[in-house]
Formats: sequence, structure tokens, C-alpha cells
Amino acid sequence: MTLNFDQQMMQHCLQLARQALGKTAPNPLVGCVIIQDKKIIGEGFHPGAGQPHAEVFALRNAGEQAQGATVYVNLEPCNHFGRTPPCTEALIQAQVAKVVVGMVDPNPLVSGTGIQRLKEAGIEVIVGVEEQACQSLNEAFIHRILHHQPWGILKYAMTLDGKIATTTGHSSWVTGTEARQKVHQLRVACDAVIVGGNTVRRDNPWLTTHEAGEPNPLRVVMSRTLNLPKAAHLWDTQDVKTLVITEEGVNPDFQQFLQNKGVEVAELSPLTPAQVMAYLYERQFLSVLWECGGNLAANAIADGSIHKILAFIAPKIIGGKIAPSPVGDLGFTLMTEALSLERITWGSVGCDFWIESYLS
Ligand SMILES: Nc1nc(O)c(N)c(N[C@@H]2O[C@H](COP(=O)(O)O)[C@@H](O)[C@H]2O)n1
Ligand SMILES: [Zn+2]
Repeated sequence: MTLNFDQQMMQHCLQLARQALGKTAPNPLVGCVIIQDKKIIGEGFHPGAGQPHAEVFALRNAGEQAQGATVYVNLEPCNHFGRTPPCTEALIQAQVAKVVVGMVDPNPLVSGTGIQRLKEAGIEVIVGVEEQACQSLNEAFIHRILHHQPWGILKYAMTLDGKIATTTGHSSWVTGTEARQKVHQLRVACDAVIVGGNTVRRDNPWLTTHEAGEPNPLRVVMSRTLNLPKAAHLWDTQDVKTLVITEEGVNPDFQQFLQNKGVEVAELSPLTPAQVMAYLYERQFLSVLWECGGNLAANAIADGSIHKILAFIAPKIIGGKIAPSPVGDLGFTLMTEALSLERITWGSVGCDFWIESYLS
């Protein structure tokens, strides 16, 4: 499908915005392009909370040429004083002629008032160009602002017969290198990656992004018992931070051992996925990647901590009755109780397959 000029410029905004993947929480990913006579005269993106918005960088880049120009931005310009002043006023002051907006800002502090302010100032405003793509890029921001909870993604890799490890617990590796690279890219876009104690004991994972660049998400371990190995890779905090969350008063000696290693320890009682999500919301996180085993995944699904699932399927068979599966018991006995997933997309990566879907 060929894109018209407006769509192409909006796609360019999205491309600019992606340069800050994983760095903007709790703020959205925003890119901005300024056009005169169908030529780009300024562009910019929002690099992170506390820093100027995309529109301001693009206006600075365009300078005086912004007068009479058309501005493309994937999110409605803000109209409030937050950490930074309103972009609407900067656009009005620069005397731009037209603003093309990808989507309305769901933030109640903005929510249509940015568009209204620009129109009142005599600026032509068009809304909804490449809207679906704009919403998709900022799905975590939209969810966080509307539901006061980070966006939760469950990722797992399983064999064609639905197993995530052999009966002895061996799981390295279910998928090939290309799928693992895709996972590292996904980690770059997330603010935290969570596993349970079983995964630390079984896989001794690094949970880094080394095959996809920076930034690394905060590595989070949920453990009620702190029955964890002293030699885990996750306690190497030189380059990447780790947070262990346990319940109140559990194993103070091990907590001290972790803190001496530079690992942050927090206590939450009761320790549930929903509590952890609430805690990470308070810490300004946008998106959380659950890379846990089946039991924790089932609890996280059941208590509303998962909103999207990315499953990798390797064309391999393990067999066996007790080999672990990606999602533990959800208590369903009838097929009619099964969770129905929506908005399914799929594809292949290397020799494996992936399916992405949303929980309703
Ligand atoms: N249109 C637009 N461009 C950007 O670059 C943005 N970061 C935003 N963010 C909106 O403003 C809120 C944050 O404001 P402060 O950074 O605290 O000033 C954020 O919640 C969005 O609603 N919008
Ligand atoms: Zn702004």
C-alpha cells in the first residue's frame, strides 16, 4: 500500500520517536517533523522525562523557517505546565500554519485541549493520520495513563508440543539466535523485566539486551523465600541494575548479601504480581516484561498484570508428561473458560515462529 505525504511524514515522526525506546518513562514516545514546501526543515524527538518535548526540538531545529510551516507530531501537543511548559504556546509563538496530529493525548491534563488551543489561535489542525500506528507505538503510555498501572507483556518460548524446558528443567535454548535477538529488542523497549525465583535457579539468566544495544531494563526478581543461589548472574550489577522483591522480614542475611552486591531489595506483603505492578507504577514505569515460569505467569494473568502475550514457538518436540508449560494452572475445566486472545499477529523469525496477541 502506498502512503500519501501526510502518512509518510507521520511514519517519519514514529521513526524519530523510536530513537528513545525504553528511555522516556513515564512519558510517551514522540517524534515531530516540520515541513515547508514538502521539504523537512526541522525534526526532533522527546528523549526522556524532564527534557523538552519533540515539538520543541523540532522548532529549535527549524528556527525562523517554522513560520507558516506544517508540523507533524504523533501525539497531540501538550497544553499544560508539567515538567516542561506547553508546546501549544511554542507552536503559536513560532507562527506555524498547520499541525497534523497522529492521535489525541489520553492524558486528562491534555486530552483535546491542545488541539482546541491551536485552533483558537487560528492554526489549522488535522487529527488521526496513521492513528493506529501512533496508538500502537504508545500502547504502554495509553494504558498507564488510563489505568494507573504499567503495561504488562508476557513473553515465553515453547516447543511445538507446548513445553518450555525438558523434564529435568533444561531450557537453553528453546529457540534459535534470531528469536533471542528479537527478545533483546523487546527488552530495550521495556522498563523492567521480571522473573521468579524458579527461573533464577533453573536458568541463571542475564536478562540483558547485549544483542540489541541500550538501554537495559531494570531486572526484577520476585521471591517469597529468597531461596536463591549466591552465584546468580543477576547479582552482577556493574552494568545493569537488579531489584529483588520479597516479603517483609524474609531472610535478612540474604537481603544483606544482595545489598552488598549492589542489588536493590524491596519488601512487599503480600507479594503478588498486581502488588509488584502497583509498586512499579509508583516508580514511574511504563512497561514491564514478564519472562517468568508458568506458575508466576498464571498468577500474573489471573490478577490482571498481563495485557499482551508474545509467544515464540520452536519446531521442536520434547514430549513427556511433567515437562513445564508456559502458563500454569488457571483453574479452568471447560474450553468455554479459556482466555480468548485478540488482535493476533504472527510471523517467523529464523527457524522459529512468533504469535503476538492481546488479552481483552
Ligand atoms: N505532544 C507531546 N510531545 C512530547 O514530546 C511529549 N513528551 C508529550 N507528553 C505529554 O505531556 C506529558 C508530560 O509532560 P512533561 O514532560 O511533564 O512536561 C505526558 O504525560 C504527555 O501527556 N506530548
Ligand atoms: Zn509538549
